[in-house]
Amino acid sequence: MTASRTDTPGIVITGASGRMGQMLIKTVADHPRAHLVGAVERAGHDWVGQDVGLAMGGSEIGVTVTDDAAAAFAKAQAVIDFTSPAATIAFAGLAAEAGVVHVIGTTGMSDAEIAQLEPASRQSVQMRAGNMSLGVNLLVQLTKKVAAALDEDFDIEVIEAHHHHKVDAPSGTALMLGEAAAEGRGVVLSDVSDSGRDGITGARKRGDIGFSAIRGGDIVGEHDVLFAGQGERIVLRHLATDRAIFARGAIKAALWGQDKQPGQYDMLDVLGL
Ligand SMILES: NC(=O)C1=CN([C@@H]2O[C@H](COP(=O)(O)OP(=O)(O)OC[C@H]3O[C@@H](n4cnc5c(N)ncnc54)[C@H](OP(=O)(O)O)[C@@H]3O)[C@@H](O)[C@H]2O)C=CC1
Ligand SMILES: O=C(O)C1=N[C@H](C(=O)O)C[C@H](O)C1
Repeated sequence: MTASRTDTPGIVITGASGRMGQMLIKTVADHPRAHLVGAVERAGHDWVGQDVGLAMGGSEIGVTVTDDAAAAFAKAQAVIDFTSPAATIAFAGLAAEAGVVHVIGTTGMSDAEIAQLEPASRQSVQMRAGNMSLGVNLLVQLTKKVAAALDEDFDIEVIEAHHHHKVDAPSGTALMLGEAAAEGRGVVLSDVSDSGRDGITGARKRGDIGFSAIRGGDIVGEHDVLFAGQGERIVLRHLATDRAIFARGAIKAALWGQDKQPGQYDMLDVLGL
């Protein structure tokens, strides 16, 4: 049962102590059109039972961190979830039971894991994107256009850089850009994807879409789509310098989803791109 609606949608943040969890809590708490109704962490986490504002080292917010996701979701209109594949699959089921919008930012999900999200989307609005920023989603559309305009004389490479804590590669954004390039070119990404080159790899195969990942320091997220031809190169680039761009996009998606029918959506739907 969805909780009764107030003037603004109530939002629960999962993975509250994470890099994105904390950014989302701050951004929801300051948002004029949403309010924070829950913060979820896993059982045994030392934040459970504490006020989330105090746990973050700031002032009291009036929301206690809980490990009871189902109870938290029952009081909300939307859940914003930037956690891990296993957690996101579990939260999708709970979001469907509660009938709340599930905004999924988690990356690194295998095809089999993504398939496990579908049953829940028959009962709830599910919005999933590897990158929630306006800039990246615009870059996705530009990539599709440029790839459609050029032939295989131009080699396509997606190059991404992230902080040293990141656990998945290629990044969710890199995969979105690769999918867009493949779509523009009229091919299936899994047929032409080339990542993790090492050793005697042989010459580059014409038509492949390559991926390279850099990990270091505190890089928030950088993505280049390189179209390398003979005598010229085109580079489409997005640089993220502040995680707030992802949080703002996620809240926009949570608000957008309030009057939508159950189903699976992405950020291009939210932004109308
Ligand atoms: N789509 C987008 O725009 C963006 C997506 N991301 C993605 O969001 C995800 C999180 O990134 P980030 O915040 O940097 O990562 P962090 O590791 O900082 O945070 C992840 C949080 O999720 C919690 N979590 C993980 N597994 C579980 C579980 N099984 N049950 C409950 N809680 C769990 C972690 O808790 P614990 O510490 O106890 O493990 C932690 O609090 C990544 O997949 C990242 O790629 C990031 C930025 C933008
Ligand atoms: O893990 C991160 O930090 C980020 N993950 C997303 C991705 O995998 O593309 C989005 C952003 O680049 C930051």
